Amino acid sequence: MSAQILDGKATAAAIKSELATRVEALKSRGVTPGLGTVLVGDDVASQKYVAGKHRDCAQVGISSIQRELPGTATQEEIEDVVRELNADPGCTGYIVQLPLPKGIDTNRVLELMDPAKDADGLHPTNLGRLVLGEPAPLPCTPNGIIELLRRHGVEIAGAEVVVVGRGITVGRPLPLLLTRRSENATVTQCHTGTRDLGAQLRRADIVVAAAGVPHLIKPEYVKPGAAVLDVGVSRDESGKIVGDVHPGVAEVAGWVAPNPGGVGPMTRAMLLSNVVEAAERNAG
Ligand SMILES: Nc1nc2c(c(=O)[nH]1)N[C@@H](CN(C=O)c1ccc(C(=O)N[C@@H](CCC(=O)O)C(=O)O)cc1)CN2
Repeated sequence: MSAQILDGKATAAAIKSELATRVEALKSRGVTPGLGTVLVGDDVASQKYVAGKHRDCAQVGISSIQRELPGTATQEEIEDVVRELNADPGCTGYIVQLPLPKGIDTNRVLELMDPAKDADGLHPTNLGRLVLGEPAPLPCTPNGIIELLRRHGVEIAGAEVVVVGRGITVGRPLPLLLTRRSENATVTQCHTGTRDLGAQLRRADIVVAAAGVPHLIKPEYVKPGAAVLDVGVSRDESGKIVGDVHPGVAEVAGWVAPNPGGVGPMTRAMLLSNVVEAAERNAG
């Protein structure tokens, strides 16, 4: 039997419609939320993701501020744009699209952002707040994963979750969210250095694959009925996405988040949600 689908596209559409109502309410109070993006270089995937973020903004009534710099931009030039957005009253929140070109100190750029405008929840202050259990904007992909599971009725509390990956946007922050009392999952973090990945995965009720290794998660690693979410993005020669999860997993799992169409659209919806929440907070 084939797994049920964790439909990120449909779920994100529902969330966007809820957000559009909240944006209308803000506008009736004279507040228009604004999302800024900083895109450096000409990476085609990054250009596509940023364009998608601005399309989403238009759909829900959030205004867009786009800053683009060439791949040759210096650290100082990027930091100047960050300072400019920190000071821009029309910008409720913004993101710096990752990865930045080689040679740029990403952490220095992220640290320069005003944490109150950090729409990605990746500023060290906000990640620290998350560790301390204080309110903070939540990283978009981890938050999107939890929302996707919740809205499909997949039980998180008490679940054994295996996260595969240790990147800044998914692997590192996701266990922080899942082990909060509100989620109450038990999390094992694996990565490409894990000795026996199959042994770890076979215990998991929920698997999140974010290692960026094509088809790393094989059907024989998956417990029957488990929820498996594919966040890995590699590309074949034609530019088509190849995820971390082998297609055969759908025959064993109870739920799968496809890739594309699963977690990606949820990442974008959660970004909008962070901007609307910041605007509501600022409006008092
Ligand atoms: N500043 C950030 N940079 C990056 C993040 C992030 O959360 N903040 N995450 C990824 C890229 N990303 C958002 O920026 C992102 C990736 C994928 C999608 C998405 O909707 N994907 C579609 C497929 C699109 C395609 O065909 O290529 C899907 O999954 O259906 C949205 C956002 C790294 N950088």
